[in-house]
Amino acid sequence: MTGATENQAPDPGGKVAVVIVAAGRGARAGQTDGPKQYQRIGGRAVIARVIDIFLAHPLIGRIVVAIHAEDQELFRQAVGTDADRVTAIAGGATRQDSVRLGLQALRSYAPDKVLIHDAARPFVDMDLIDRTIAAIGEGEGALPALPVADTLKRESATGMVGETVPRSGLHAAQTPQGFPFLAIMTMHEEAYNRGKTDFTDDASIAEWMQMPVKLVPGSPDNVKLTWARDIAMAHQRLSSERAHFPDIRTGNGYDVHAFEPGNHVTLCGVAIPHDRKLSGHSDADVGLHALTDALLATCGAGDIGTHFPPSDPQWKGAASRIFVEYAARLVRERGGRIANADITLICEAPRVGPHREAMTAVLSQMLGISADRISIKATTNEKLGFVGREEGIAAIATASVVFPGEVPE
Ligand SMILES: Nc1ccn([C@@H]2O[C@H](COP(=O)(O)OP(=O)(O)OP(=O)(O)O)[C@@H](O)[C@H]2O)c(=O)n1
Ligand SMILES: C[C@](O)(CO)[C@H](O)COP(=O)(O)O
Repeated sequence: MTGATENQAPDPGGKVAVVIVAAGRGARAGQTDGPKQYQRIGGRAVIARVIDIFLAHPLIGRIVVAIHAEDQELFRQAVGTDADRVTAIAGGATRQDSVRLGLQALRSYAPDKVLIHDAARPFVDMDLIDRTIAAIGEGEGALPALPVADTLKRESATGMVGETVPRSGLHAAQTPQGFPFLAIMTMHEEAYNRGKTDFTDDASIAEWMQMPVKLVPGSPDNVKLTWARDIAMAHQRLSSERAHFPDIRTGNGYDVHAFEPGNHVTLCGVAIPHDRKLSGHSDADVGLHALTDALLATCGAGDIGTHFPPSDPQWKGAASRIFVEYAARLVRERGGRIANADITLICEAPRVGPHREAMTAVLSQMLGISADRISIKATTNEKLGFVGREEGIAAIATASVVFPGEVPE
């Protein structure tokens, strides 16, 4: 997760940030070994799943997670500390206050739009995030919701059925709820200053301040884990989709770039002085391009050109770490953990050995794995062929990724 940049994908609607509220105690779920957001479902902590889904979304930049002061160690264990786009802050005594503090923490980042999401909703998906972001308007919020399907009864003072509430037009609100950032932050501050502390979601604050909120279709899968039974069902759901079968996948990648006049080459993220440079649309880092393909191959996600077409002017001169970090995020979003990466650079010159340590450090940061899981090798081509004639540099990469255990069909 380390080293991800905001310069990662087209951003037509301005900067989008996320507040994930995770400071609740989960009293209703009644878990004895930590609140529900730290329970493991399908082999991973609920909160880690949620964060990775947002990290993998191409429009999202900074993510603030409001956690309980007592949960720092649980958070570190569940999520790790290596995502430089993810900041954990101390939440408040109510959901409303956790949101307010999360928004405050985003003030200096100054996003245009913000999504506010419950850590307890681990089945949020990319389409739902897309729909919500797209529906945020100028001075207008967006609320994913589903029409209520059950007949609704109001309880009487004696615990009997008091009345039937017409369900027509009623919707059950979900998260992520989306808003123009400054507007929702100001409304939360206003609620706080006026001592209004009983809002159970952010759309109700917008409603109170008379900001229009657009309804967008929610997702029936996007349930909030509230009771112990919800956690058990979420686990069962993920486990039944996966058998307990080790699913280790290997991908390979190959790339070549030709030399052209210049004074340095960039290899595996390190600029090396040389009497020529590599020609390419991006920074022509042949090692990172091969690695991007290898990572994408582990989850059948096409190749580098599928995601970053050379015809797209925005990638001109781009640092290739963007491509690797993007591919690593895709892998993580699909539940994968990168086990190792191995790159062989094939060139007569420059010499790679003196830069191996720096390259390993850069890759370790990019992939969020330790240096001993990274191998960078170099070989000459014994003066044979185009590499031997020093017309260019080739690279081969292999990556292994452990997925949670899908049964191959
Ligand atoms: N002081 C609080 C209370 C709640 N939340 C978060 O708000 C979301 C929705 O709240 P809810 O499902 O009610 O969670 P809990 O408050 O943890 O549950 P309970 O009411 O059963 O204790 C959760 O992700 C929860 O962690 C929060 O950040 N800060
Ligand atoms: C925000 C929310 O998820 C919308 O349905 C919900 O209100 C939060 O749960 P809580 O039990 O009200 O805290």
